[in-house]
Amino acid sequence: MIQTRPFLQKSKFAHRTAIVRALKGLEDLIGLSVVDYLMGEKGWKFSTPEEQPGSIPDDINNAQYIRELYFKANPNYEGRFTVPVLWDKKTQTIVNNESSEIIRIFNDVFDDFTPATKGKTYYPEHLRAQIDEINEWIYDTVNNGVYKCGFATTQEAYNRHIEPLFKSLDRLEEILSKHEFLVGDTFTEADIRLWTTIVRFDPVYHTHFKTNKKTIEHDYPNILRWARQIYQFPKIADTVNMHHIKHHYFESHKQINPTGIVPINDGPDLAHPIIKHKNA
Ligand SMILES: N[C@@H](CCC(=O)N[C@@H](CS)C(=O)NCC(=O)O)C(=O)O
Repeated sequence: MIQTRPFLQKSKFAHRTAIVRALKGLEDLIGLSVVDYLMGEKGWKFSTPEEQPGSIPDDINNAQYIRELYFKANPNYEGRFTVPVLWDKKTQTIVNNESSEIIRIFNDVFDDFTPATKGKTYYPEHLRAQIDEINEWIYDTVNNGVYKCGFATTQEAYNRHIEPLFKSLDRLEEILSKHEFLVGDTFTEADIRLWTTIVRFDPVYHTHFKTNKKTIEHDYPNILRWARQIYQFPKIADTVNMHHIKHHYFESHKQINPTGIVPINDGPDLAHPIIKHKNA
């Protein structure tokens, strides 16, 4: 069980799992590979750090592409070749490729091997109903909402998805004006799941996915305070590589951005000192 290795990249879904891996202190138990930010015809590719700084190759299977792992796990595989992938070195197969499940595995399965973080949970029993409820509408309208706007191929589809996205951001702003975190004043997986989308919002989605009604930096002071607060937790900043994030989206989605030009804005300075919420 402990010989596992997730393959990650700078996708917001994979990023969630990197955060929980760090917060739960699993670095020595669970290895990490980071794919090349450029997703080409064959999908996610492994590169060496010399080829692309920030990349970590697959030194277990020596795979060149993520797809090879899917076929190694199942030669008849017919689905998408997505990240994250949680790979079991021992049984040589994919244990899981769903970020929301991987973060729960990391949250509690390895506790006996990590005394320093044993019992630390981002999905506490007494808050589960609230976490599940908030995850649901955030996933639909925000995490996935930005994609629905960005990949819309008709004006009608874009119009249909843009309003629920900003309605949810307004609702999140309201929640965070009253509380330190999304579920009261406890930092939970709901915050982690949303945070990786918010970090990408101004530098990527606002331009690339045309979600430009408002920005986090100028229109959502409480979301910005919350985003900075989490960024400033120990180990979190190291999970963010804004160069990879921006170059991934703007260079990989040629149907949206045929020139591959990467715009200049890196989003708000998340390291900027914050005034904590009054309940903190
Ligand atoms: N349900 C998956 C979704 C993962 C997912 O869609 N990953 C994207 C990156 S943002 C991907 O790898 N896409 C590659 C493809 O669809 O070919 C999760 O949350 O883990």
